[in-house]
Amino acid sequence: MLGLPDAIRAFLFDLDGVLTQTAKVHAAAWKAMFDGFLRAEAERGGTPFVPFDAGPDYDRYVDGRPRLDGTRGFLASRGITLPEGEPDDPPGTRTVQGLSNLKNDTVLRMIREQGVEAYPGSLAYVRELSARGVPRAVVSSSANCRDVLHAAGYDGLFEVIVDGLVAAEEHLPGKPAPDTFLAAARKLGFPPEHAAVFEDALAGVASGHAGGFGTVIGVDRVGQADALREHGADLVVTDLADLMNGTHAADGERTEGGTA
Ligand SMILES: O=P(O)(O)OC[C@H]1O[C@@H](O)[C@H](O)[C@@H](O)[C@@H]1O
Repeated sequence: MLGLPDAIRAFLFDLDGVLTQTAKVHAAAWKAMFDGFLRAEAERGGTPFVPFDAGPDYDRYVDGRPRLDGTRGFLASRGITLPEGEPDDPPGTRTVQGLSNLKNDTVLRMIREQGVEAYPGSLAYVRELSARGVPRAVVSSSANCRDVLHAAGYDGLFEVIVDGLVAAEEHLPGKPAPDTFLAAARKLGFPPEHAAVFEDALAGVASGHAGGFGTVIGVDRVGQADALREHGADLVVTDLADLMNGTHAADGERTEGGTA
């Protein structure tokens, strides 16, 4: 169905970078926050400032993961451990929570200023599934998922949403653990082998692979097709339109892109 094996009965979509053009906004907000922090740390310690790279650092340590895990993961890659702090730490406090709050303020401001765009191929694909009555869910680490779906014009197109808020309520470990995708498949009433996972993040395809899903589609927006396959994608496309018109010969090719 729609370019996928017949066994697939349910469709599970990541949000940022798959449905909406917001992965690059998140990457820019993470860079702004981390660079401010790293510059201040360099001044404190008299050491050189090495900026956050919105390409490899974002893809490896942050993309697809829950916010606090992203903060902790990147800091660990630089050998930095900070106190956890409290959820209401003022943005920019030298704690995991304080830095995460600053990043969230920054991404929300950028989203307000720039707006949110759907990927047209994704919107068309989801609308087609909806017209055919095929079960669909969004599975996102983002706590801002519902607002972003609304702003991008996806209202009413998903029966199930498992986002960062649901994961916290239900104590589900975030991507790359498979639990959020498994919860969405369960809520739709399908075992993982009858569900497809659509992901642009390395942590996300790893999550789909670990969950034993029927197929994991890597959506390559930034020229990381090989890395998506290495982390568990069964098939790589550059856009969901490739699946609708049967041109996923795009699989195997690399497109050079910026950061997303
Ligand atoms: O900070 P939020 O909106 O809760 O999102 C958490 C994460 O959600 C993921 O979808 C993004 O890929 C990450 O960049 C982001 O950090």
